[in-house]
Amino acid sequence: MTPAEIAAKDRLIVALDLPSLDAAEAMIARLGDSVTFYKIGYQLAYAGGLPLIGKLADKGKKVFADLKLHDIGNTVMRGVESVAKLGASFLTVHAYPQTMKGAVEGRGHASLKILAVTVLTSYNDDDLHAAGYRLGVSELVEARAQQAQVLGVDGLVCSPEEVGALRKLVGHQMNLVTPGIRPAGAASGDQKRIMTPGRAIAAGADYLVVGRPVVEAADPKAVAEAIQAEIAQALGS
Ligand SMILES: O=C(O)c1cc(=O)[nH]c(=O)n1[C@@H]1O[C@H](COP(=O)(O)O)[C@@H](O)[C@H]1O
Repeated sequence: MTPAEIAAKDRLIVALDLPSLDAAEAMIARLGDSVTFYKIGYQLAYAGGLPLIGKLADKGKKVFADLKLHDIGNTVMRGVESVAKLGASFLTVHAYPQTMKGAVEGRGHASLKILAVTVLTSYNDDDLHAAGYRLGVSELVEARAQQAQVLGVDGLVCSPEEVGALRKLVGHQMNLVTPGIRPAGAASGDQKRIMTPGRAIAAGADYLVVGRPVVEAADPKAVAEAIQAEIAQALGS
């Protein structure tokens, strides 16, 4: 399926940033048929959440294993070989050349797609400089995107602010996955590079990752469905 063929509903990835398997399963039950794609990140993975990947896949849901791997190349390669057996559709690694090379080797011919995290959406130029980088956000995102493409990475995690430039740079072969999504009026929290769902899709994002605005809502299903409606409207579908 090319990115252009992905249905509006399937472009929303809900981040199950929750403290336990019980809490995650309760959230999945509340979201019901509305949500088709879930992300499992640090909080849930380290609280025993990894088996949920296979369980969700068995129920026909897609899963994004957001493990943000980063280590020496061989360790990343072996780690990805293990993750490739869990049933996830996406796995994140940090966008460092050795890490991305190891991840692509570890993925081999598995259906798992490797996503390189370019620059975290909670960072701005000042944060990058404080971390010792010379480049600003847009320059570093673009440099890492080009390296990722050359190394055979399947997709990029970036903020919606960079999607337009990245699409021109990498074309339509790579999936562009954007966190930093905030429905109008929602609190930004620690995110610094944000956009509404409709604007992110209009900019060219393939998938939107949304955590707190959904999982902390009084009615998570209503919020998820409103985001999907906004996505559909932006797609003109
Ligand atoms: O890799 C990610 O998913 C990710 C990358 C990034 O640059 N920024 C970012 O926020 N994320 C994840 O996306 C989710 C965003 O959550 P909310 O800010 O609550 O919507 C969290 O689970 C983050 O770990």
